[in-house]
Parts: sequence; C-alpha cells; structure tokens
Amino acid sequence: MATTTMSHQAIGSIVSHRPFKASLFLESLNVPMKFSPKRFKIEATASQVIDNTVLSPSKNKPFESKKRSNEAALILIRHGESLWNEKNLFTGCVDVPLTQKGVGEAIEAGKKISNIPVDLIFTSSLIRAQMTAMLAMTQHRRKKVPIILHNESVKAKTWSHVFSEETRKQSIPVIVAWQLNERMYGELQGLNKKETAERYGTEQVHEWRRSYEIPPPKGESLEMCAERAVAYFEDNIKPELASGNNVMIAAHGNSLRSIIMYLDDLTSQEVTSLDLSTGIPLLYIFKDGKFMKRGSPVGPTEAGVYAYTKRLAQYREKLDEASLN
Ligand SMILES: O=C(O)[C@@H](CO)OP(=O)(O)O
Repeated sequence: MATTTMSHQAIGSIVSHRPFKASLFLESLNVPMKFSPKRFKIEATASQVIDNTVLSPSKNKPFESKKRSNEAALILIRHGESLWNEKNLFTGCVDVPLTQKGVGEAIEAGKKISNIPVDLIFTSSLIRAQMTAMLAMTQHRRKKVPIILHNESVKAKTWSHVFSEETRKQSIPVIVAWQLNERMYGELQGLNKKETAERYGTEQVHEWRRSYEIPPPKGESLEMCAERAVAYFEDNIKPELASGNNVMIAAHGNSLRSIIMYLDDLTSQEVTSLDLSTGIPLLYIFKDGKFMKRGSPVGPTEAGVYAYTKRLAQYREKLDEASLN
C-alpha cells in the first residue's frame, strides 16, 4: 500500500530535481537517438542499448556481462502491493505474496524500465520482492530470462548448472540476499497498523515506522536494517556497478529507504519523511564512484521524473507537461 508522507520541505527538494536525463545515459552508451522536443522521445531501440554491452567471462557469477561504458545503471524497485499491504498489516519478514494489484504494479514498473539494460538482479529472500522482479522482467525488451542462482549448497549449485554458453548469455542471474529483506518488525508483525496506532498513539507508531534509531518492540530499527542492507550493498552490489554491470534491486520499503539514505546522503532526520510507493522504479547512474539520481522513468520511451512516490511522480509529470506547452 502506498502512502505519501513527505514533509513540504522534502517534497520541495525532491520535485526541484531536474527531470531524468535519459539522453545523457544513452549518450554514454553511444546510442544514436533522436529527440522529439515535446516529450523528449527517445527513439533508440532497446537492442541498440543492449547491443552496446559486451558479454565477457564471469568472475563468480555464471552469466555476468561487462560493458564498454564506465557507467552503470542501478534500478531500485519496491515490491508491488502484498496481501498484507492490502489488509494494512505490519509485514516485516513475514513472507507474503503480491495481490493482483501488486502483480499489475510490478508489470507496470517493468514497462517503465523496459529499455534500461539489466545484467544482474538482486532480490531479498521474500517472495513479494522476487515476484516483483520476475514480473517486471517479463516486460523487458531484451527478453533475457531471469534465473535464480542457487548457491545454498554444492548440490543446489551443481543441480542448477546451465550447460549452454549461448543460453547463459540469454539469461540474467538473480541473486537472492536475506540482507535486502524488509526490516524485522518484531512484535508488530501481523498487527493492524490502524489498530496499533489507536492503541499506542499515532506518534509512537510513526516513530516505530519511520524513525531512524527507534526500533519497534523486539524488532529492527531502520538503523539496524541499514547496517545489514547497506553493508551488503557496499560489499556485493557496488563492485558490480563499478565493473560496469547494470543492476536491478527488488526489495522493500525500509531496506530500500536505508539504501536510498546511503545513496542520496540523507540525514537521519530527512529519512524520517521518506516513504516509498509500491511499484515506482527509481534509476541511478553510477559513474566515477558516485551515484547520480536520474528519476523514475515515466515510460520506456519517455523522460522520467525524480520521485519516490506515485503522487509525486504524477505531480512532477504535470509540471513537466505544463512547462512544455
Ligand atoms: O509492514 C511492513 O513491513 C512495512 C512495509 O509495508 O510497513 P511500514 O510502511 O510500516 O514500514
């Protein structure tokens, strides 16, 4: 379920970011393109984007690819609506699937990123994030097959080995990491959010849900969640970006809040008003050791907006349209 609780100040700072400059990203991949001045239509095809990537032998991942470019794309997606989002229950590490609406959100998110090359996918170990990643990839122009790597035992690894190099090239490895799981919500898991606010007070519950340091009873604070999620990002995901691999991460409201806090250098105060919508992909470009936020692509052939939530995305889109008329 999506909520928008950004403070006015935070909204101001986000909507003031310049629209997604897909042109810069594509230029950097040497993609020839034409812009229609109105909606910055990108006429480069997905295959042109993809063809600018060269596959190379992998390090430890079976289907790893390497690009000529010194830039890499990072896509973050919070999973689509889950059955407990729909019921307004605290979910945390309880493994709940998507609703039909959530399935639709994941597909829509996939359409928005269908032109952006993806070499590697990281998801949490929870089904709602994995469903989102897989459904999003059904929309990808390149039609590569996402394959979950099973490295949990020697047998699991050997039994899932792919013997054709050609088939491997047409695949995208999906790495499952529990460190990207939703924060553990402790004794709130399974409780109704509205009833909990009535019982403990709105302020207390907001503190449990959005503060940085304060953990919910017997659960993880955002700070504790960040310790594992950001450490995993730094140790496992950043090096892939640094070697030119385009990465998609499908994860959760709070594990992604902690990663965005790290990427956008937000303070513990600023992160309190950061709330992510389900199914809004966010694009970053990693270049020269730095992360540049590029926005939430509006559609595969259109420039995007920088917005964490659906409402902000629509608002920004209207502003862009008005300024072009
Ligand atoms: O219940 C949860 O696990 C999370 C995400 O849905 O909720 P909240 O918005 O309170 O962080």
